[in-house]
Amino acid sequence: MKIERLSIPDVLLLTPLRHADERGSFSETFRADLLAANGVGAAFVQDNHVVTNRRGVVRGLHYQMEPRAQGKLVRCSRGAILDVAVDLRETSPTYAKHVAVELSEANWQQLWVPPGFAHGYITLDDNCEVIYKTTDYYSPGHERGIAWDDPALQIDWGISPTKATLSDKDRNLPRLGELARRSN
Ligand SMILES: Cc1cn([C@H]2C[C@H](O)[C@@H](COP(=O)(O)OP(=O)(O)O[C@H]3O[C@@H](C)C(=O)[C@@H](O)[C@H]3O)O2)c(=O)[nH]c1=O
Repeated sequence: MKIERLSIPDVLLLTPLRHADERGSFSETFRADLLAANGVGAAFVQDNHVVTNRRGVVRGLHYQMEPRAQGKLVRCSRGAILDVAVDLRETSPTYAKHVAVELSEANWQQLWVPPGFAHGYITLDDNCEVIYKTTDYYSPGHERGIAWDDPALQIDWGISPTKATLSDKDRNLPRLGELARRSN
């Protein structure tokens, strides 16, 4: 498995090896030891499998507050997504910056989104399946979000805001600036 640091160095891109033969392929998709060697020691406690029917659906940007912050190891097992991680760690030199990576059935890559980041994605195909592991359990009381199209974040989702499909919850999320003002 190849593991690379991205422009925000705590965000990792993982490319598992695929051993192909006449039957198909075999791949190790999760190795605790290789993640630990790259500074990710947290244990994973929950797996999620998400099906999205249509392209152009945005889920995010989501995070859970401390003490229930989640790290996420994300992959796309069917179709393709643009996966986005936004640094919300207030003392970080890359605060409010983001990483955006295409994860797909074809490239077989995974993104490690550390705790302290907001996470979201847009489906680039119909019938996408996303599978991710998390380092803490779902806790609705700690769930928070930021508007996916907040101009301050400068995320290029590759779609006009009027064409994206979002849940009611995600359509009404605050911008980062509003969050910062609320916590002052
Ligand atoms: C996230 C989550 C949701 N649910 C339930 C709540 C709700 O009834 C239904 C759908 O939830 P949501 O609309 O929040 O699903 P979704 O918009 O896909 O939320 C997810 O988005 C991505 C980007 C993330 O990073 C995740 O952490 C999570 O926030 O599933 C769980 O039971 N367990 C979970 O861990």
